Amino acid sequence: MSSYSESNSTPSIATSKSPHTDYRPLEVKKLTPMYQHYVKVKQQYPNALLLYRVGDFFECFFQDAVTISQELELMLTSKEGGKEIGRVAMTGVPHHALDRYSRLLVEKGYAVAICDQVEDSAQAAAQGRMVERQITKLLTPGTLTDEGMLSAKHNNYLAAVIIAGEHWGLAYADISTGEFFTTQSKELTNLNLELLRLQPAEILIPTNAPDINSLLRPGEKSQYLADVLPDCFCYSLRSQTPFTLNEAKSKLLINFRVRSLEGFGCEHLPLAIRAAGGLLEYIEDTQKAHQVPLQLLRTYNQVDFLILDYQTRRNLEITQTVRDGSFHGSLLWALDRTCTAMGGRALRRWLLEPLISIKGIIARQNSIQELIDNPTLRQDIRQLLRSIYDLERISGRVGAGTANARDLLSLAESLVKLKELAELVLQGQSLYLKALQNIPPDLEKLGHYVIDHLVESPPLHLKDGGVIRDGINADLDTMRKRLEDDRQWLANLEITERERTGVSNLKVGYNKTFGYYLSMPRSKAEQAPNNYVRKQTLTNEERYITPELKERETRILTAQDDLNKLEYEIFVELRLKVAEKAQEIRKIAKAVAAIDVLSGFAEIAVFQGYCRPEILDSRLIEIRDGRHPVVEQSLGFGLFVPNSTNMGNNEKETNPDLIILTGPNASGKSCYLRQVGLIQLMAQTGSFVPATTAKLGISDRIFTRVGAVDDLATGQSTFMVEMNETANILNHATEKSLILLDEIGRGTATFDGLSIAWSVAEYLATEVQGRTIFATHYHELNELASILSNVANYQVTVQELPHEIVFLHQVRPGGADKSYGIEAGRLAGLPASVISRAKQVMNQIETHSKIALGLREGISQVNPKNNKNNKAELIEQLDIFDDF
Ligand SMILES: Nc1ncnc2c1ncn2[C@@H]1O[C@H](COP(=O)(O)OP(=O)(O)OP(=O)(O)O)[C@@H](O)[C@H]1O
Repeated sequence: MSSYSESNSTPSIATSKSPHTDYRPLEVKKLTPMYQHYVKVKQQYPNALLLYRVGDFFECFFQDAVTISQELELMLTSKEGGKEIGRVAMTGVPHHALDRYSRLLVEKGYAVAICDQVEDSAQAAAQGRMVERQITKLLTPGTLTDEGMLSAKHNNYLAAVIIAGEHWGLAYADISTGEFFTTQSKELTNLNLELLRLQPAEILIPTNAPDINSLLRPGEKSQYLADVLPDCFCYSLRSQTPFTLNEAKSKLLINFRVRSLEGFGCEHLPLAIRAAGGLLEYIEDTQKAHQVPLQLLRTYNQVDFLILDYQTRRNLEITQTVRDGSFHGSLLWALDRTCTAMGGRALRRWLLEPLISIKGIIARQNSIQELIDNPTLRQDIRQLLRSIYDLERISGRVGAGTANARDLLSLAESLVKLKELAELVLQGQSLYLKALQNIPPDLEKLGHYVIDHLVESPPLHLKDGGVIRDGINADLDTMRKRLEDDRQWLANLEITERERTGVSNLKVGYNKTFGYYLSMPRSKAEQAPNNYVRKQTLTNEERYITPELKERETRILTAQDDLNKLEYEIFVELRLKVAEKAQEIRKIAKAVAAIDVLSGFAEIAVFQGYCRPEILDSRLIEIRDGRHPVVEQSLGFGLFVPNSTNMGNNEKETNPDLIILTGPNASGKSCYLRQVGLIQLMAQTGSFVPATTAKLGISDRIFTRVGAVDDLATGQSTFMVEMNETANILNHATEKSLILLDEIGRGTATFDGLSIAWSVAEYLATEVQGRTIFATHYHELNELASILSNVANYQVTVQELPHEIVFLHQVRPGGADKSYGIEAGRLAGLPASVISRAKQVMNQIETHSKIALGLREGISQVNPKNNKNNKAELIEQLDIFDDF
C-alpha cells in the first residue's frame, strides 16, 4: 500500500511541518481524474485534513488517510489511484457520521476541510462526467457553529493576538453566539492572563512564516510563537496582510457598515483594531458559503474586571476541581441553577469576570433581591425559561444559513415565549427585569409566522420535504394534491387490476431498475391484458409495465422532486426573514441569559441561606459566619461550621491587613482561606454570599498560592513553582488586592523556608498592605503580630482528648502552639518507635531554637504606615537566623 502527498512536479500538498506529510513524489498526471481533483483541492488546503465525498462516504487518501485512521482508529485500506500509480492509502467515514468524526478530529486540534458533492450525481453520470465537488466547510477548533460540535454551556472562542514590544492587542469572538470583543493593553504577562481566562479554542497569530495557514496543535512548538503565549492552545499561523492597520480597519468598517470605529471604542487602539480585523478576515476565509453575522464589536478593558490569574481560578476551583478537573465540586457546580444553555454560558462568564463597578454589582443585587422578595414571579420566570431554546446559537445558525427546520421551529417557539416573559416581568422594578419588558412585538409576530409555516415536527433533513404546512403556498398545495391523486391511483391499482385480470395474487412492486411494475405468477401469464408490456421473467413470476403506469410513475417521481425543491425555496425564504432579525434576537437573548443567572442566584440564596453583601469602596472585609459555598453543599445541611472574618481597616484588634492562620493538619485552614476568596468573588459577580452578614470592599485582584505541584512540562521543581507564584504576587498585588497564601516555603530546608515565609509576610504587611490570609505551619510567624500593628494571629481550633483530637473547625483569635503533626503521623500508622523518636527530636529543637528566643526579646511594635523609618531597625531585629 502506498501513500502519497508530495510531488516534484507540482506544488507540495503538505509541508514538512505538517503532521500529515509523506515525502514520496507523486505524479499527479498519472492519477485518475477524481484523484487529480482531490490533489488540486488538497493543494488549496494543505494544512487541513481533507474529507472528500464519494457516494455515501467521505473518503480521504494518501497521508491524510494514514493520519485520520490513526487518530480515529479507523481501518486503513487502499484504492486504485491510476493504472501506473497502483493502490493508494484510503480510509473513510459514512456521510451521516461526518459530524461526529470531524468533531473528534477538531477536538484533537486539526483543521478539517469538507469537500462535498454539490450536484445530483445521477445527473452528472447521465452526462458522462465527474460529479462536481466543492469545499463546503472548513472546520477549525475556533470556528465551529454546528450544535453537535459545541458544548451548550461553554463559549467557543476564536482569538487573534498582535504583539508589539510590550504592548499587545487581543480580539476574540464566539462565532456560534456572535459575541465579538477587542482590547489593547501593555505588559505581556497580562496577555498571558487574559488568554488563560478566555481559554480560546484557537488563536490566530500573524507571521511571516513560509508555512502560513498552518494550525499548531496544543503543545506543538514554533519559532513564531512568543514565549508569553501559553502552549496549551491551538495556534493558527496567518499571513500578516489582513492584520495590518489599513486592511484590518477597512475590513471592520465594511463589515459593520460604519464610517468610524469611534462608536466601538477602539478608534485609537491600533493593536485592538489589527487583531479584530484579522480575526474577521479569518472567519470569512473559513466559513465559505456561510456568512457569520457577528454582533457589533465591543472594546473592553482588562481592568474593568476583578483580575483572577490562572492559579487563582484553579485554586479557587471556579469551573473545575484541582484534584481531577471535574465540574462536580467546583464553584460553578455549586451555583449553577440556570435553566437555559445561554444562562449556563453567562454564569460561567460572570464567575470568570467578576465586576469592579459597584454600580454594576448593585444592579445585579437589586434584581436578585426583587426575585427573592417575589417567589411566585421567580418560579414563573424559571418555569418559562425552561422552554426557551438557545436563541444565541440558533440565531447564529439562522444568520449563517445553516439552521434546519427544527432549529427554526425551536427559535420561533422561543420567540413566542418571550412575549409571555415580557408580560411576567411587567411589574418589575430592577434593571434586569425592566430589560425584558421591552421585547419588540414584531419578534413574537415573527415567531407565530414561522410556526404557521412549518409542520409540527419537521424532518432533520431539509431536502427530504415534508417541512411546510398546507395552505401556505398555492403551487405547493396543487402539487401535493396531484401527487396525492397519483399515489392514490397507484394504491388502488392492485385492486383494479386484480378485478380486470381475474388474477387474485397480482401485485404492484417497485425496484430501482424498472421503477413500478405489475407482477403475476408465470402460470397466469396468458391472463395478462394487451396493454401489459413484459419487462422481466423470473422463475415463478412475470413482471410487466403499462404505459399509464410509467406515465404516473414519471409524474410521481418528478412531482416529488419539484415539491421538495419548492418546499426548500419557501424554507430558505423563511430563514432569511428570520435572519434579518438575528441581531435583535441576540440582544434579547443576552437579557434572557442574565435573568436566568440572576433568578438562579436568587434561588440559591433562598435555599442555601445567603445574605446580600454590602459593597463598599473601601478595603473592608467583614464577614459574619461565612461558609464555604461548595464544601457546605457537599457536607450536607448544618454540618459546616461557620467562621467570621474581619480585615482591612488597619485596626489590629478587629481588622488587621494580614492574618497569620495556624492550626493542625486537616483542621480547616485551606477551607477557610478559600471560603474568604470565594465569598469576595461571588459578591463581585453580584451574587449573594454564604454568610449571616457581609460588608465587602471592592478588590482589584484575588491572588492565591495553594500547595504546589511539579511543573514537569516546564521542568520546574515544586519549590521553583512556589517561588515563581510568590514573586508574581509580591510584584503585582496592591492594597486593594485579596491575597490568600496556603503554606509558603515548605518545599525547601526548614530555615530557608521559614525565612522566606517570614519576609514574604512582612513585605505584604508593610509594603503591599493588601488584605492577606497566610496559612502556615510555621508557628514562628505568629511573632510578626507583636511587631507589626496590622498583623493578627488566628488559629483553627481543635479539642485535645486523651486519645484523640477533635476537629472543631472554628477560627479563633490567637496562634496555635502545637501542630499535632506527630499526632497526625500516629493516626496515619507510623511505627510507634518513629513517633516517640520524633517527639524527642521536637523537644530538643524547641528547647534550643533561637528563633523563638530571639523574636521574643525586646522587639517593639512597628507601624507599617511608617515602615520606611523603621525598616533598618526591623531588619536588624529580625536578623535572627544567622547564628542558628
Ligand atoms: N468550617 C468547617 N466546617 C466543617 N468541616 C470543615 C470546615 N473546614 C474544613 N472542614 C473539613 O476539614 C477538611 C480539612 O480541611 P482543610 O483541608 O482546610 O485543612 P487544613 O488545615 O488546610 O489541612 P492541612 O494543613 O493538612 O493542609 C475539609 O476537607 C473539610 O471537609
